Amino acid sequence: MSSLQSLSTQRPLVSEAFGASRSGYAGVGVLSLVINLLMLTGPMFMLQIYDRVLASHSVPTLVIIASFTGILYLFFALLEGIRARGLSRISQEIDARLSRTAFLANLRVPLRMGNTGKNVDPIRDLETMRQFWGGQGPAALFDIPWMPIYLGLVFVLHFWLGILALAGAVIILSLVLANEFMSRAPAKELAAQNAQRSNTRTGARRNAEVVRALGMSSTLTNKWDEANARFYDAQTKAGDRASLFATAIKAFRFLLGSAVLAVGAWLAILQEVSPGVMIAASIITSRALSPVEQAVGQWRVFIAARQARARLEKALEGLDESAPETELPLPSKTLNVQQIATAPPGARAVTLAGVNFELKAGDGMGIIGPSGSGKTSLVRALVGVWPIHRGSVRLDGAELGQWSEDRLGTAIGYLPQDVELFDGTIAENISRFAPERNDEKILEAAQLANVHELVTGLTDGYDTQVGEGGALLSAGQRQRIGLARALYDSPFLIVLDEPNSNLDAEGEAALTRAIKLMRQNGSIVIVVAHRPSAISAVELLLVVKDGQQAAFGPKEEVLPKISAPTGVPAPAGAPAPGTKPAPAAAKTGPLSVVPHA
Ligand SMILES: Nc1ncnc2c1ncn2[C@@H]1O[C@H](COP(=O)(O)OP(=O)(O)OP(=O)(O)O)[C@@H](O)[C@H]1O
Repeated sequence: MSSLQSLSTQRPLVSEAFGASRSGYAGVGVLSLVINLLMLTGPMFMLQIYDRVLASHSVPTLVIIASFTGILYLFFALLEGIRARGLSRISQEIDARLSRTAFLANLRVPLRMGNTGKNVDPIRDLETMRQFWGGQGPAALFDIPWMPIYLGLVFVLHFWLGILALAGAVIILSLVLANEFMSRAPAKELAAQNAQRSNTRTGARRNAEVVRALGMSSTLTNKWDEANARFYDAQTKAGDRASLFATAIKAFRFLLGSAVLAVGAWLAILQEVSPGVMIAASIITSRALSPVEQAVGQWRVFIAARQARARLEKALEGLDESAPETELPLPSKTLNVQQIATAPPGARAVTLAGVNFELKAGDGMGIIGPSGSGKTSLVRALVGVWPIHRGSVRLDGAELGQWSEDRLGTAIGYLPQDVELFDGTIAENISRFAPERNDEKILEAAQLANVHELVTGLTDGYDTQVGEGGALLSAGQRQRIGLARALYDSPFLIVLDEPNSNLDAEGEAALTRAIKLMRQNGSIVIVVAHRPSAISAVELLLVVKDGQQAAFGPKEEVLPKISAPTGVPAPAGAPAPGTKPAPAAAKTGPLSVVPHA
């Protein structure tokens, strides 16, 4: 089973990831009960000192009680340590269970949401969740449920002390609810501003060269300042509100502790309770409410984590990529496109419709058309990265979704318009980072794309690091290595989007050779072209105009047709009998096939 298949079928959703740690949480819950009981050691010790030791003046009693208290504190420290370690392990487990899923969701966001997903970052959301689960918050949350034990104990000490502690608890919990209610919106705004700020930062960095050359540094720094100011503003609002409640709760807890002491003193004067009870009641009340105070201190992180979890769950919605149960053989015969309409991810309006053609093994087809007419939209739909809203794309009669992504990927060679290489070596990039390196296939693809000499000319040859995005190579080198990656392992459907835009004459000749060879090997090759040299190795032509298929057929039939009615002559080098090439017009004409210089 391939890695993506196993990921898809076993992909735990967020609640499942938490649910899998249920027994761990149950253990922490039991530990919390014992820890909270042990937290009564201090008040009980005080009670014994006042009521027993001071009353009896007995040193042996003091020694016994103190030793016993010491042992209890030792247990307390031990259990606290175990609980902290347990919580941290659980948080790591949840993170590990979700990290692959979050990464996959991160990869899918641009494909499913397009521009509407620019602020959606599942990995950042997972980190926000981890900040809470790995911090002090969960321990405080586990302590809150034991509050009734403390309050009950105060009731045991004296009814009126219990009533006072209970009233205090109700007021504090009301403050917590108010805090929760009033913190939600600022927390959401803070997350949105944080995402916006990070987009500003990464966008500027990605385009650092343009920024420098066009003198945009100050403008972008101002933009950053504005994004930063909005972020700090949101942070201040969220922080002010949280600290207002945290301070109020803290002050109220102290006040309540003193109030219990005062009522206890009054009851002691009335001789209804001993001084020990008075002090113990005050400490226990304060102790009962301390987890609430701690939790409120963590409330911002808690709300941020909760909202991050909701966002992560939303990003995962519909991400059901379980691989088809039946494994089809890899395609080897036909590509059939029936009346497809496609739109960018997340968009409603289609950018291309009415495309209809069929190719069989060994066919070569060029796609031409003016800028913005929909050529790239078509190839994205053909390789399965843009959604198909109507019609179908079928390989050997089966729609693309009938193969698992990994498997279909081995049958597809795709060279996008903007070639993106990955940080790694040239060999790794050509072989698509295949886990088992196959040098023979790497060399074969490199030779086909005519990059072998280029690569061996580099100091580290195939082991040369290309840098992030292939930044250490020239645009032409990147394009040729991208071509080798597309040809790697002789895929059945090879789709090249303007493969010669950065190639020199030698590179173009090699491209033509490669297209011919791949076709002879039984591949279908589709080339988006602005320059005729790229379509010299194909015999079919599809013309796209204004988001529609304008013509499809053998090159020699289509070219005269598109030239005659529109007045745009056929490009130089193209077999259009009786027509004369007109380079300048071709470049700006409605169906631009720019003549090769
Ligand atoms: N990611 C996108 N989101 C929204 N609209 C898009 C996106 N990509 C392309 N479009 C729109 O789709 C239409 C077709 O664009 P496409 O890139 O397919 O044209 P093209 O023929 O390949 O152009 P070129 O020759 O300049 O590469 C254009 O109007 C463009 O604005």
